[in-house]
Amino acid sequence: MPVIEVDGVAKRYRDVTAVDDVSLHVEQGQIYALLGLNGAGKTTLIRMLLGMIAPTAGSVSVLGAAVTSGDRSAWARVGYLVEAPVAYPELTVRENLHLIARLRRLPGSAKEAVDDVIERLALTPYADRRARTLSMGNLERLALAKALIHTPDLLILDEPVNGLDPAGVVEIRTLLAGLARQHGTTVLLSSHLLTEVTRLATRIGIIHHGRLLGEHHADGLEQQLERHLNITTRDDAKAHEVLHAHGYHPGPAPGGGLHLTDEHALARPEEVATVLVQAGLPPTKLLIEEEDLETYFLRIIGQRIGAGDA
Ligand SMILES: Nc1ncnc2c1ncn2[C@@H]1O[C@H](COP(=O)(O)OP(=O)(O)OP(=O)(O)O)[C@@H](O)[C@H]1O
Repeated sequence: MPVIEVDGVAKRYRDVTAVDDVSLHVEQGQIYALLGLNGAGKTTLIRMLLGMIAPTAGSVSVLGAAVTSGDRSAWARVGYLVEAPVAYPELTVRENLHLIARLRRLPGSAKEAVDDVIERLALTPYADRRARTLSMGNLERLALAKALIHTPDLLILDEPVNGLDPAGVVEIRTLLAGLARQHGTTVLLSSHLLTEVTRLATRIGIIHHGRLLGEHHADGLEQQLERHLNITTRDDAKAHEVLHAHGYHPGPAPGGGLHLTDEHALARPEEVATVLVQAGLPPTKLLIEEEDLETYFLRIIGQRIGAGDA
């Protein structure tokens, strides 16, 4: 049974459709990332998962229980962080965590749970510091510690690496991967940082203008990247004619020169070179290039905009 099941969910405000007919499933132990630009609808979707707002259409279930606004039945097994990290400023890190442990009515020793989460989140040097003196990164860690103190089966995080320095990002990445691997914890997170998400997540859902445009296994994403043959000659206009006459479909390359995406050109670039040499236009550059992830993301989004889907 999926840990999260979202079926045909929409959220409409007066003149804005924040989430538009989204269906997705998240399986146990997955780290699923909702990837989208600002305003894509990630927070709205997450708030519906947590029962904080009710969908206009569709249904959501979490850990096998239907989420209806106000229903907190699956709550004890979910940890979440969806707001900017907040803590009682005059309490220490440890006191803040004890408070949460008491509110959560943790079985067993609260002290043990607090000590354990302090260690896991590398908060030991700050345990007795008042929250108001913490850096943004450590405040974020404290917020994560609060979300994790009851070792939830499902962790939901809205933009978890915002505000962290690169070392903090690596720490969070290691922590989440460890939780998923060692404890089978399922993680759903949102982010607008594509490169970060490909390192962190096992599955990625691309969301744009409230719609889920596609889902990818993080390690399969590379295969979606477009490859092209980039060629420069002394006379690109003439080279264009020659290649066209030989059945290729050259286009202008963004940085100058010609751009070929024909499969046979990519499979046999030496044949393209031969054609050009025989026409008296030896290539001064001939290179197979792969688009980077950011370009891919923008291309996918751009196609939808081009198709009148914006
Ligand atoms: N309560 C609301 N009333 C009206 N419009 C809203 C409301 N909440 C969100 N929206 C709109 O819905 C769209 C999606 O917003 P949402 O916050 O879910 O996006 P997001 O992907 O989380 O972006 P961000 O990272 O900037 O928070 C935006 O156009 C936003 O302005």
